[in-house]
Amino acid sequence: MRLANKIAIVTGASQGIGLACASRLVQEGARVMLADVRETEGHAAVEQLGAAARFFCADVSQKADVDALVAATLEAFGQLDILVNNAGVTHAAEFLDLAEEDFDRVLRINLKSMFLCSQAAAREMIKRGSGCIINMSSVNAELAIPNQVPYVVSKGGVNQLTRVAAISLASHGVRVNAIGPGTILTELAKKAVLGSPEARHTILSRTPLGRCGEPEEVAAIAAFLASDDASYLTGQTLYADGGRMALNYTVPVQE
Ligand SMILES: NC(=O)C1=CN([C@@H]2O[C@H](COP(=O)(O)OP(=O)(O)OC[C@H]3O[C@@H](n4cnc5c(N)ncnc54)[C@H](OP(=O)(O)O)[C@@H]3O)[C@@H](O)[C@H]2O)C=CC1
Ligand SMILES: C[C@H](O)[C@@H]1OC(=O)[C@H](O)[C@@H]1O
Repeated sequence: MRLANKIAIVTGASQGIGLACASRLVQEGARVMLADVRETEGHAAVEQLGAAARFFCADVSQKADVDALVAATLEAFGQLDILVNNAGVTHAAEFLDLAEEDFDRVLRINLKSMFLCSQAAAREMIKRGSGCIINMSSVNAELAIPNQVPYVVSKGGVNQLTRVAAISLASHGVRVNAIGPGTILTELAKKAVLGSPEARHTILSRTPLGRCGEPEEVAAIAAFLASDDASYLTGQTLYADGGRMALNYTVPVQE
């Protein structure tokens, strides 16, 4: 119970990695406010997690929603110790075909939301002299995919946002780190890549552990980063990728 008496916000928490993170934080003793644009799924998630969880329907790319989310969390739980910036989307289009509005939407949701949530949360955390922010980045912060232009750009920005927030907030006792997952078995990955046998083969050929990851494996790292076991870690991106970032050749694929 490394997180007993801690209060967390997890964004994009109605499914996938976010729901796994919320579940693991609850298992470790935290009480959690789940935020998502999906209201039905959000309430279902809270049903699943029990009394330690609440749901607030919010588009975290909008400052008004973010401010209301933090206010609702303080009203419900009285404090804020942990923020997991997890909400994210992708949009597939070739570079020359990508529309400005699609570029803007992905950057707004994947990057600007993390700035807005981090700023609002940090203002509460510094009142207590401590806190922890965890940003969900990706191997694609460093590995570019031709038809995922705004996604790749946004994740590169997440790594730098993590660093600049870490050095800005360190004197207030707030740590900021990121997790860079490889391909994880969720709806986003199924839509973006796992529906294509060729893409799946390519991914596995570049993954030494030979498999995609599970949301719970990412959540375990989030719980570590949120805990005092990570007390001397800030400004870092930890790649939970089956070895993908360590690799510079392909590996045989076990079909
Ligand atoms: N799955 C993977 O392979 C990897 C995922 N990641 C990152 O992990 C994070 C979670 O991904 P994953 O669990 O796969 O994705 P999912 O699509 O399964 O879950 C993301 C959730 O966030 C919601 N959401 C989208 N936009 C907003 C918003 N503006 N405000 C609040 N909630 C929103 C989504 O709703 P809706 O479905 O309506 O959009 C969805 O419910 C993302 O940041 C992603 O980039 C990183 C590396 C690998
Ligand atoms: C959109 C990607 O294909 C998906 O999300 C990631 O960050 C991983 O690279 C997954 O494959």
